[in-house]
Amino acid sequence: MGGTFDPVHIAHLIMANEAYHALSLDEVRFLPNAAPPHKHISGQTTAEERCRMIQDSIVEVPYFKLDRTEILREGTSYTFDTIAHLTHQEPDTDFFFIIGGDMIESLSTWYRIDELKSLITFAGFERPGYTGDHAGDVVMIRGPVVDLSSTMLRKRLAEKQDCRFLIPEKAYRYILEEGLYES
Ligand SMILES: Nc1ncnc2c1ncn2[C@@H]1O[C@H](COP(=O)(O)OP(=O)(O)OP(=O)(O)O)[C@@H](O)[C@H]1O
Ligand SMILES: O=C(O)c1ccc[n+]([C@@H]2O[C@H](COP(=O)([O-])O)[C@@H](O)[C@H]2O)c1
Repeated sequence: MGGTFDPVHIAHLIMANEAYHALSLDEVRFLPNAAPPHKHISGQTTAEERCRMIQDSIVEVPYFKLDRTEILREGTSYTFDTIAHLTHQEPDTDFFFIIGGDMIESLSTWYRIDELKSLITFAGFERPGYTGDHAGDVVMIRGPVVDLSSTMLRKRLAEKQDCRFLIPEKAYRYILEEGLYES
């Protein structure tokens, strides 16, 4: 599951867990990007801080893993490059790429999307406002939808609003201790 995770929030964990069960996966890897291809990064955190928040949030779940492939590669994090690397390293692994339902409509614009689709199966998780009715070859996963985004959380943190229960507890504590997203 790729993302910017700036910061990670409970909807990320819910979708990862629902996908784990629905697709009978062995594990879910969180793949924070170095630079997202289709949006600007906030610039309020370093890649290491985003990794730390993910690690703090998943540490107690044995089948959740942090994968630094994109961080180590640097530059724009095209999913094709990541998956080409992973499938080359692990030719016997079947990979799914988990995305929010909102991303399905723009999949056709992704870098080398046809080749990417030949390497993995996309799994789309419902997101408020995006039903996935036109999912095509994307496997839809239905589950509890949470109307939450990192953008909303960055705004709330900047305004010093309470974000308890929206961000996993340990990551939230880290954010407050380090004063992340304060301005
Ligand atoms: N509330 C949500 N429900 C379903 N999918 C989500 C939700 N929030 C994020 N996702 C999905 O999780 C993946 C990683 O998301 P990302 O880290 O970019 O978080 P985001 O909340 O969408 O961030 P931002 O608000 O900064 O754009 C993406 O595929 C995104 O569509
Ligand atoms: O490879 C692409 O062209 C591409 C275009 C848009 C998004 N992605 C990936 O989709 C994941 C979620 O994207 P985002 O922008 O919500 O962080 C993340 O891993 C991105 O690198 C990938």
